[in-house]
Amino acid sequence: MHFDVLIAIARAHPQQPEVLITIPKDWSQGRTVFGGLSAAMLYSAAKEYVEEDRLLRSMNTSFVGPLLFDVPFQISIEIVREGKNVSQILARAIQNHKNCVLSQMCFAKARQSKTAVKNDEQHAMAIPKKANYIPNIPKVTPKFLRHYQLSIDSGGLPFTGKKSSHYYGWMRFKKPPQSINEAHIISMIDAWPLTLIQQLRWPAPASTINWNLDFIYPHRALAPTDWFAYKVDTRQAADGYGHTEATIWDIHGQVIALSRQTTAVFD
Ligand SMILES: CCCCCCCCCCCCCCCC(=O)SCCNC(=O)CCNC(=O)[C@H](O)C(C)(C)COP(=O)(O)OP(=O)(O)OC[C@H]1O[C@@H](n2cnc3c(N)ncnc32)[C@H](O)[C@@H]1OP(=O)(O)O
Repeated sequence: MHFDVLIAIARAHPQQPEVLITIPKDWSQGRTVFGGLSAAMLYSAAKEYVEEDRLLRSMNTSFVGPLLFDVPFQISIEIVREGKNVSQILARAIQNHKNCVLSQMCFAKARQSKTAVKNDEQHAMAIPKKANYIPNIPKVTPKFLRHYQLSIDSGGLPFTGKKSSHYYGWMRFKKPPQSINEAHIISMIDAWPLTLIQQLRWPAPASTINWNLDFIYPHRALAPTDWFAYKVDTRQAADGYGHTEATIWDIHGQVIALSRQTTAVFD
């Protein structure tokens, strides 16, 4: 099932707030639905409750517990506060009466301001000519990954016992979507392997637990076939938990998003 079909279901939330949604196995990551998809669906449902010119500035997502594939769940939306410029929305994915994914989102409209700070952060990666993809190994490579193309420029393949703990590279959808919006970018960012699993020598479960994602505006129009550059570094890891920071650029080299994750490995 294409990403856009699932996003369309989420976007119909105001018309059918009670609707039960079932995600098929081809979107699984281990025992759960791929977190990038569940977060993107929560965003897509929430966006329908705010005015068009209120853009997603910040999203704080907690993957509280496994959201199971092939099992129906519901999206719940709470408008926590709506001011003249800023709307705060809490979205939840609820399955079998349990909270599985929570996302607190800040949508806000552009205003006149005398303040400005440019982000001129650059990367030095060339757009992939011959992409270096993660191999598809049955029972090891998560099924959802077949929907994306991740080309690794630097950083070790998962489970290859490396000392490094970063990934630098490019990402895009394998089958280009109709158009690209924040939902697509949310999902692509979470599609990268967790930075720590390249240090393992053997497959082990790993999960994103908490995720803070900021979008930066204004940015240029994005095309469905565009590559997006991604650089993530691990700031610290110990005791089975890692803390990462990432930057995301459009194809023109403009920063469009900043991402921080708390992750867990169960090795
Ligand atoms: C050479 C080439 C190779 C190629 C190879 C490519 C690899 C390419 C990787 C791409 C990777 C993308 C990365 C996407 C990132 C997300 O999309 S992750 C999905 C979104 N996140 C989630 O669903 C997390 C949801 N949250 C939770 O499940 C819980 O909060 C936590 C994090 C597990 C909490 O920990 P806890 O309190 O210990 O939880 P509890 O329920 O007691 O469960 C612990 C058990 O869960 C297991 N577990 C944890 N995570 C998982 C999991 N994802 N699946 C199955 N079991 C899990 C643990 O191992 C532990 O097992 P046991 O010790 O019981 O046997």
